[in-house]
Amino acid sequence: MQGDQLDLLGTLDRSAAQLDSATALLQLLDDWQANGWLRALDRAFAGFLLEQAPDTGPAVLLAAALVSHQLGHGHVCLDLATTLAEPDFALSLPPEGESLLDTPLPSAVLAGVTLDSWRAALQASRVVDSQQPEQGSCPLVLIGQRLYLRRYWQHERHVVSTLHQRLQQPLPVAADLPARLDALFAGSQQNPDWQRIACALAARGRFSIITGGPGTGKTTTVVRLLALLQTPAVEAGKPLRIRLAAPTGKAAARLTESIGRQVGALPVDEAVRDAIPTEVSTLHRLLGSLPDSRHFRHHAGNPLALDVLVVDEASMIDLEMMANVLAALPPQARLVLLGDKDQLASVEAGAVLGDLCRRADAGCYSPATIDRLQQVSGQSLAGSGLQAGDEATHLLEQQTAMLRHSHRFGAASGIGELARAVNRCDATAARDLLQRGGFDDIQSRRLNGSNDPAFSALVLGGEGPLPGYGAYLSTLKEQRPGADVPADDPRWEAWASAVLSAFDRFQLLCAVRRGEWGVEGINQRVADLLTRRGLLRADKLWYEGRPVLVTRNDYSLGLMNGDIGIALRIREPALHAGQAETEALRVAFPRNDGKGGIRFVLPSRLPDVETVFAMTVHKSQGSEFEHAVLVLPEARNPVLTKELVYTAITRASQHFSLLESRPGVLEAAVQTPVRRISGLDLSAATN
Ligand SMILES: Nc1ncnc2c1ncn2[C@@H]1O[C@H](COP(=O)(O)OP(=O)(O)OP(=O)(O)O)[C@@H](O)[C@H]1O
Repeated sequence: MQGDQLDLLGTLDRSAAQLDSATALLQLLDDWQANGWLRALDRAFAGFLLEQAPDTGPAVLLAAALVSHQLGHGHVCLDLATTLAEPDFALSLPPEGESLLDTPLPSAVLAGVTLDSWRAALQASRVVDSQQPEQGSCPLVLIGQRLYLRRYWQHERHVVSTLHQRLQQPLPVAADLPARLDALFAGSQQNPDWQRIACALAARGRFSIITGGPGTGKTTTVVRLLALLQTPAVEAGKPLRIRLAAPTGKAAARLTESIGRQVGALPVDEAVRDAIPTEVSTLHRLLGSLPDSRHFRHHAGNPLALDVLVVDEASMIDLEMMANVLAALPPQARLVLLGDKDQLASVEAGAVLGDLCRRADAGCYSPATIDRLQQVSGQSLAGSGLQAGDEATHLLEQQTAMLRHSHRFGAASGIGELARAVNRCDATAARDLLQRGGFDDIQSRRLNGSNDPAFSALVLGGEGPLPGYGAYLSTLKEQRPGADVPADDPRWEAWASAVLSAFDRFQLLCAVRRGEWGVEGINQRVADLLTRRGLLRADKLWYEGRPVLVTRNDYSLGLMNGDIGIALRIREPALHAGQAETEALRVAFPRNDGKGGIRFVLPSRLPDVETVFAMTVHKSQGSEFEHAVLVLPEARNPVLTKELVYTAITRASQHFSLLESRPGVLEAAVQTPVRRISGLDLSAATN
């Protein structure tokens, strides 16, 4: 260890023996890893740094392991001050109720460390760049009190600087924009009509955000925006090249369907309608993923050939993907992000949409923006309750529109009211809505142990109009083509499509994977229940009716992480002429092509799938179910946040049920907003 580092460590409290030497610290990291509190990757990173620079001190190694661990929690960096304020949040400690082993916690290890002493140790280290990091190549970068892995700091910097450039160069708008807006919003009764304001705002931006809760009309708005942009381009004989994308296959399929409907209803010339695409691809496909690589075919040196890119479900975009999209976008092209800022972020590091929409509720429009919006949209923003802003500090906000009126979940909708209460962190109001019983689209049940009959009843369905898993199993049984239907008959695909649609009507959503009320426990219990009822024979790994979730992109099969398939026994064509056709178990997946096509895959070709009677709320993003059921675990857990509960509620299109095994867990979750740690703040960049 170098002398200067020894001096600096002298300022750290000597009582934390783990900070005495690198060896003691690595031993502590080993113990944390053995307890499951730290990932092997995080421990390995600290070991790697020590190999590269043997004089690296323990305070730096500890910070390195924690910054790596933060990535696994979706944070792009480690905020030193926040970590010192609540050190135990920096590890994956077991949920409340489970006993902690006899290993020192970060709170004990960091007890004598101050922000200044920790920063000084990092600044003095050979593996940390803290001065002019753009000219360095160290694996860690320290910016103020935020410590990054270099790659994530580069992504964040790239996103901030590219967005900044785009925001500073608005595009000219046609003089007849107000008239075109009048024509598109002729039937609007709203005042102000936030959709119209969003169109006026996005029409001039190289980068714009349209955010809003479920059913606020994000798709409706963007389709009108595309008509607004495409009409003059078609009239000039130079149609814009428009592409639509979403982070997952499921979200892309859902948008393909709703865009198709909305484009068909646009009050514009057929030539304009024809020039608005309805097919939505995944971001991975749009950028051209390269197998076994983090890189894409399209990048700054080979940009995408397009003029307008719309990305829906943008809350699922992580920082690295955002950096990749921006790199591949030609400078003149427009980028429009659509999404619900209040949803859970991606499991990958970075909550891009949430970070960019920090001030979306407040508005923060400058007087010039308000003037322009009022003139162009013909709408008054007086009395709309927005906070005033200025272009120097709130550059991004001038291109951010928030839709504030739900056309699907109004005041008469329990789902809408409940989602709004949860979003405000108002646990009392949320409980009241669930208990009062005034809405027939929401309900909650207390479960008495894992064999509670209320759980079985809900899972089987048929309680009143609510679908459960009985629905897809009866479709499977009753609509199966007859034994004489040949393998190439379209009735097999139609049947598989009907089974998949029926399965999509109901979904159990869990907050956690482990435990009695986690994904794994529930999957097993539901399979047992359906088997006992004679609806399934889940006696082997693969059985007819097994629903599976793809957990990893497989480009050779054309399957994406998040796709859902169901194992079905279908007719197989004979291998040789003259032989009889056989029956075989195949997994049916929707082709997500908007036309209901199905692909059948051999089960043995699917190593990365799991049973999906229950899925985590994270995995359910981008999907919608007629009846969504959130099952809360019996113990409090750091993953239980208001964003998680809000995301689960807003997956339900017609009915939401809450299952609780212990009082207070819902309230604690609703009162815990996600803490986002990142430096993705454009107002800071402009200062
Ligand atoms: N201005 C409007 N007037 C009347 N109905 C509308 C309006 N805007 C949207 N809707 C209707 O509200 C529903 C939801 O609209 P849309 O799908 O555009 O919302 P979204 O925000 O994209 O929804 P999601 O939550 O599914 O992402 C649709 O049925 C749509 O036709």
